[in-house]
Amino acid sequence: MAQKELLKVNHLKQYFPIKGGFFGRTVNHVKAVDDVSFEIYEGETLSVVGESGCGKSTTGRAILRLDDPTEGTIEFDGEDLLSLSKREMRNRRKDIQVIFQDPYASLNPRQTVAKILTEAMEIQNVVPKNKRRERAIELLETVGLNAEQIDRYPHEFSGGQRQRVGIARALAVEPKLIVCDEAVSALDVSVQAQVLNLLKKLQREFNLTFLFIAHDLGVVRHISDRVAVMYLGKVVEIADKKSLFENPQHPYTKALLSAIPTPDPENKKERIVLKGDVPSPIDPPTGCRFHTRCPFATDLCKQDIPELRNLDHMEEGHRAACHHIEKIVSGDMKPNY
Ligand SMILES: Nc1ncnc2c1ncn2[C@@H]1O[C@H](COP(=O)(O)OP(=O)(O)OP(=O)(O)O)[C@@H](O)[C@H]1O
Repeated sequence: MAQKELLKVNHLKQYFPIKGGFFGRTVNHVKAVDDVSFEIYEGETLSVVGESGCGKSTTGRAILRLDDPTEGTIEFDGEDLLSLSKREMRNRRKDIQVIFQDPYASLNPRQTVAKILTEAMEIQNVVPKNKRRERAIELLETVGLNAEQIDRYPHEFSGGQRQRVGIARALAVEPKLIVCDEAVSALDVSVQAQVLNLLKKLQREFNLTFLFIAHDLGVVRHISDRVAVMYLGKVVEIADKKSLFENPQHPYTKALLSAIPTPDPENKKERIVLKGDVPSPIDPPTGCRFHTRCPFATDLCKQDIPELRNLDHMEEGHRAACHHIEKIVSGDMKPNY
């Protein structure tokens, strides 16, 4: 059966104006997201990974309509989100929830968990008033906490438990899509694994769809169905998890993968250390944006974005590949790192 497309992001651009000069005019733009397209199917997890500042959170914020994008369209369940009024979007927010990196900052410290959860239900009017506390207890149990913790405040929980409260709050309104913005990045590795397992369990139970934003490919390995790799405002490669981890096409993806530590000393990977810093998104490099740091770049890359190549076994558009990799694999070119 064909999968249903729940979210479709098309040619999304988010340019933030930089004001300057005597009259506070716009003198330039931060091209935080620069022509990004992808889709997410119902029940799947698409991860978006890339270094700090590459535009992951800006993409997530645009989907949540926390910012209005400069250009592009965002279709959710067949509806153009960007054409909705603020009021219509408030109603739609029931279907699209978010879990942030720092639950402590996103949970009101003066509210008990009961208040946090029942308030979410009240805003979206999802559960009858007299049933909300009971539902809040159910939700706590669903996320691995217990009923006795319902009247506690956020500071009385550990980091991992607080993130579970954040997850319960997102679930309270019965969403279809959850944007997880660095949702486990601040947690210890063992707690990270528990929260990731919980998210997977909840996905199966409630047929949830996740857009999972993270800076580290290692973290997304277990949770993703597909992975989009972003660099300087662009998606450089998008592929199903297996192909991306086993057969990365873009040099940037290769570099990110080489940075994941392997526990097996016999099976050490060659670490690709990228030279230089990420260029400024105000004035990104011409051609392929990665060429200033790419171990495989040639003069051509200063003019040209590497052609997109569709692999036989993938649907059209699902895989963007740097054509240089093909040449390197075939021995026609040598990397210069
Ligand atoms: N409101 C804003 N005004 C101006 N520039 C912004 C704004 N929000 C983000 N940016 C810039 O846009 C770029 C992308 O930021 P974004 O937060 O999306 O990156 P990110 O990949 O999520 O990184 P991080 O994980 O560090 O948040 C950065 O250069 C950032 O400084």
